[in-house]
Amino acid sequence: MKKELGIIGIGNVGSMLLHKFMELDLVKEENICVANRSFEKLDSLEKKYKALTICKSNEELVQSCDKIMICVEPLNLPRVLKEIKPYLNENKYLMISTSMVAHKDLIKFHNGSITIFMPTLISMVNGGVTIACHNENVKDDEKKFFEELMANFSEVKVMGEEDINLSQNMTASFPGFFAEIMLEFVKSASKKSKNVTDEELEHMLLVSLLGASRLLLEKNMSFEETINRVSTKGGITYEGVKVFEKMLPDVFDAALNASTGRYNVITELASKEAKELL
Ligand SMILES: NC(=O)C1=CN([C@@H]2O[C@H](COP(=O)(O)OP(=O)(O)OC[C@H]3O[C@@H](n4cnc5c(N)ncnc54)[C@H](OP(=O)(O)O)[C@@H]3O)[C@@H](O)[C@H]2O)C=CC1
Repeated sequence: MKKELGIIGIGNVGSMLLHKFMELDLVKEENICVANRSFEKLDSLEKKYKALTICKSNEELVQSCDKIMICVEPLNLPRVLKEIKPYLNENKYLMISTSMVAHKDLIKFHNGSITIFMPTLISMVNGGVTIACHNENVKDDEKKFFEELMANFSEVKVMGEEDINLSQNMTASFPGFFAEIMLEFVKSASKKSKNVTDEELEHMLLVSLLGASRLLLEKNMSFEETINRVSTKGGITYEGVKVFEKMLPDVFDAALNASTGRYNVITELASKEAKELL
């Protein structure tokens, strides 16, 4: 009997999605099948979720279900698509967890329903934004399935493919950027600290950050308004803010240029790989 959903690639993203579906009881264990390149990860899943269907190959998975999430690295994606291509037809709905393989290349393998999405590991704790881009073949019930499913643990933002490269810096890449920025903040503070440990500095930052996000979202306060409220002219915060204002634009421009540039390089490489495989 056919299963409701299949997941190819049980890495960070695939396992996060699988665990969310199980934890929130969104898809029944017996209705999911999974496949992964190496079998070690599948062995541990098999022990944890007894009713899960473990497929020996991607081809087997695609024959077992019509809704398929593919969560492999962009440069491995063309090979996976080539493997499953013979089993794809108009009933198959592919949800691909990377936008770094262009839609023009994806349709060389599957000329049917495709949703490109960029999840975020923030969703492990029920939050963050999932970016999604549906192609013109995605039917209303498929859109509903995907968006309602992901909305259980993230905010779903639908946009055009051309906007994903930049936007994913604010969502999928954000935990990494944020961690690096906070790490540097703690390192600077640590140099000046007398008795407060790095762990205590980090904890205070994280609690403040959580509260600051809630304050801005719940009170609908803009960044500018918050700066004005916290940094009175001549005060201590004001002096710090002036330094950030002067130095951060170059840092953020450079980081975004580096990230979006690398995205374009990976997209090109994946496109070349797709051409070679066909
Ligand atoms: N990590 C993140 O925060 C985000 C990631 N993404 C995107 O999601 C995708 C997955 O990322 P992530 O989970 O971090 O990557 P991982 O490297 O953690 O996981 C990739 C998984 O895909 C499996 N895989 C690779 N090739 C194949 C294949 N031919 N057949 C079956 N399985 C295969 C790997 O198996 P094996 O065990 O053998 O290595 C691995 O388990 C990427 O395209 C990434 O760009 C998007 C948004 C956020």
